[in-house]
Amino acid sequence: MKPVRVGICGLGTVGSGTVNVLVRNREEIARRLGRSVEIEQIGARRDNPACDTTGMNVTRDIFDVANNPDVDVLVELIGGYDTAKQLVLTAIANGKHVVTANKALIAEHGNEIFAAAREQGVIVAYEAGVAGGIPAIKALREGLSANKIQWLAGIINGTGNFILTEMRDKGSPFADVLKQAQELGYAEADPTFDVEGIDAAHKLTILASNAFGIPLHFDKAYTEGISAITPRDIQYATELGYRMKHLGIARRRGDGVELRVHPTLVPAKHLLASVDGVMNAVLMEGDAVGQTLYYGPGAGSDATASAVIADILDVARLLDAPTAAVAPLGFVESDQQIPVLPIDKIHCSYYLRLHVSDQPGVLTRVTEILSHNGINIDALMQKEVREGDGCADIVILTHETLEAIMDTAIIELEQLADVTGSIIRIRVDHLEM
Ligand SMILES: NC(=O)c1ccc[n+]([C@@H]2O[C@H](COP(=O)([O-])OP(=O)(O)OC[C@H]3O[C@@H](n4cnc5c(N)ncnc54)[C@H](O)[C@@H]3O)[C@@H](O)[C@H]2O)c1
Ligand SMILES: N[C@@H](CCO)C(=O)O
Ligand code: NA
Repeated sequence: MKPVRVGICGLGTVGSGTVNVLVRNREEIARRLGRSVEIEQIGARRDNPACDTTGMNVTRDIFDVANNPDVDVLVELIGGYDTAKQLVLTAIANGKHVVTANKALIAEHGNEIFAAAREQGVIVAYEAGVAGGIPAIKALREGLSANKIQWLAGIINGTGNFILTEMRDKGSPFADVLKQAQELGYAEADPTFDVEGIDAAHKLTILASNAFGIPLHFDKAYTEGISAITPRDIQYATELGYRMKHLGIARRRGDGVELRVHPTLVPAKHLLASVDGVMNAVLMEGDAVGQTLYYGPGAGSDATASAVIADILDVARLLDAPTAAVAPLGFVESDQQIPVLPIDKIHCSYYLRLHVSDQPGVLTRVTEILSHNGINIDALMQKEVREGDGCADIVILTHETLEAIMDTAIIELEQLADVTGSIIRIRVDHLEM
């Protein structure tokens, strides 16, 4: 059979890994596919010492690749929005299939890109964009396709998980660990995407679209990052038997779906609690299978290349197939009617930390507010005065309640004369196994 001819755009961390793995595993890949995968052209601003492109056709203009009639599959690894979107749409218009690792592009412009792909009968595949090397999209699309997915929860940003792990284990300052993650090639070009939860929200948007058959609703996802997490809360959480994790959670409710990314306390004994460093994990519950868990490297050069190339192989298997066979891989048939619930409509348990003046009766005044809002307390811990300000920390774990009710209770608590500053609120999820 004729080789499959790919054009790779972008030769950074993922692009160089893709070239390296394609070259290194050339024979293995050909054996699995029954035909070889050839790098027809590379579009790169500059050479990258991390990969050897000697003898390869390298252009400085990535649009040469999108317009190259000898390229069957364009692999977009430049990142970003505008140029990447133009590149992908040009490739689609030219009848090329597209493989991308760009979750920002898919989460925010995917509805439009998939519509263009559908029109042309080509595939847009994006496994590398979600949870790096883990075949998470493949699991939803293929392995779990018999199920109604009830919910999924995942650690889906490698940089953020790496930072939380290093802060907890080594007490390293936030900024130092972030710098390390950047040097290791884990972080986004703009690392605020990692630490403010935007990258995780991109990935959650894509997972939820695949899981529930809904359009990509990035603008409706609730997004909170890890930049405000303090070593003190990590410590208190540990004392209470929990681990601080940055989770993306998508859950079906009777009235819509929850779509939210935020720091979350998970029981220390839960499998997700021991997912550390750059590792990612996605837990999915289907009505037939129950829970399944997918674990692996969420970022990095070769690990991400592994998913990029798996997509190339999936596309290659369908290269000569009729359009009807191509469609399910590239686009999600979506139900426009299922609303994404606003954050104040979610139900969950909470960790609250209050800095209070160490006065008699303060605990009663605090618990009274929770009680008249109908919020049950699960655990309560008072910590000694720390800062010489005559104050103490009260840490409370609550039972499940509606977020809107918790919002009201927090406002009332902050109005108490005993309470200093803002109350720290962290959501808790027991991820019932
Ligand atoms: N790094 C990871 O571990 C990882 C994992 C999963 C997904 N991703 C995604 O993969 C994509 C690439 O990420 P990366 O980490 O390899 O980034 P990177 O910055 O290392 O590489 C991007 C490369 O594209 C090149 N580029 C940008 N615009 C270009 C243009 N107009 N013409 C030619 N070259 C251009 C840059 O010079 C750079 O070499 C992003 O969408 C990112 O979100 C990265
Ligand atoms: N910056 C991303 C890359 C993988 O998508 C992360 O750290 O998870
Ligand atoms: Na993946």
